[in-house]
Amino acid sequence: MSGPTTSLTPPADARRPVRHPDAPAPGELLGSHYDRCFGCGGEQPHGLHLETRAGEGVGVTAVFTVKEAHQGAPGLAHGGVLATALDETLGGLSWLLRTIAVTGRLETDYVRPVPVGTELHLAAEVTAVHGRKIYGTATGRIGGPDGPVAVRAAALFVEVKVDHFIENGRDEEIRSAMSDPDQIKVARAFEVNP
Ligand SMILES: CCCCCCCC/C=C\CCCCCCCC(=O)SCCNC(=O)CCNC(=O)[C@H](O)C(C)(C)COP(=O)(O)OP(=O)(O)OC[C@H]1O[C@@H](n2cnc3c(N)ncnc32)[C@H](O)[C@@H]1OP(=O)(O)O
Repeated sequence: MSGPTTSLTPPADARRPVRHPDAPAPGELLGSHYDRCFGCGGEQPHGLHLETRAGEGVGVTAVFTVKEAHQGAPGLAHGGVLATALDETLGGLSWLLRTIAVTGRLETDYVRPVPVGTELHLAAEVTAVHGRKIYGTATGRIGGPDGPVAVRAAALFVEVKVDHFIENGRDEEIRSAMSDPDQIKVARAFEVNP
């Protein structure tokens, strides 16, 4: 097999994650990083509308209410949508590190089915950092923060610069994002990364 290693185990010389001194306070709502994001954007009608809050340490929590548009089998959430919820929650960890990062690898365990109408309570944390590689885990629980685990993920995110989006995104959306002062503010919040 070619390509990068499939291991999600941090190397022995990985460092412990450090919460950025300017990270949002525990409990603070993080807000959307892009209003048309399928995971968290308010302008994406069938999106997940995930609401993510800063947690303790280098962690976040989020709530996703499974809607009719998120079905795979009748009355049950689609597995890809649940992976999106885990991915988006892990993406929220960027705010705690003040580092922009994108998903390199995401491994998902589906432990129990998730009916439409469920409030899925998600939690994610950074477990280790090695160079540009950020390792994390996430869980989604049914009905409440202490409910039964329905989904679990382990992931590797890779740090990127804002240029990653400008160089790779479709012109139309990039131009629109770059002329939106709120979007520029979000991008700047990450660029100041001492
Ligand atoms: C004006 C506009 C402004 C807008 C900006 C607003 C701010 C936005 C804020 C926050 C955004 C957060 C968004 C959250 C949304 C949820 C998260 C997602 O869904 S993200 C989308 C899905 N993911 C992708 O589309 C990545 C596609 N892949 C890539 O672009 C590249 O492959 C990338 C960046 C991941 C790596 O490419 P390389 O060329 O930069 O780096 P290399 O050297 O290949 O990798 C670096 C290290 O990582 C390992 N690595 C990379 N991929 C791996 C993999 N799949 N498995 C294991 N290791 C991997 C490599 O082995 C290497 O490790 P060694 O440093 O050598 O030890």
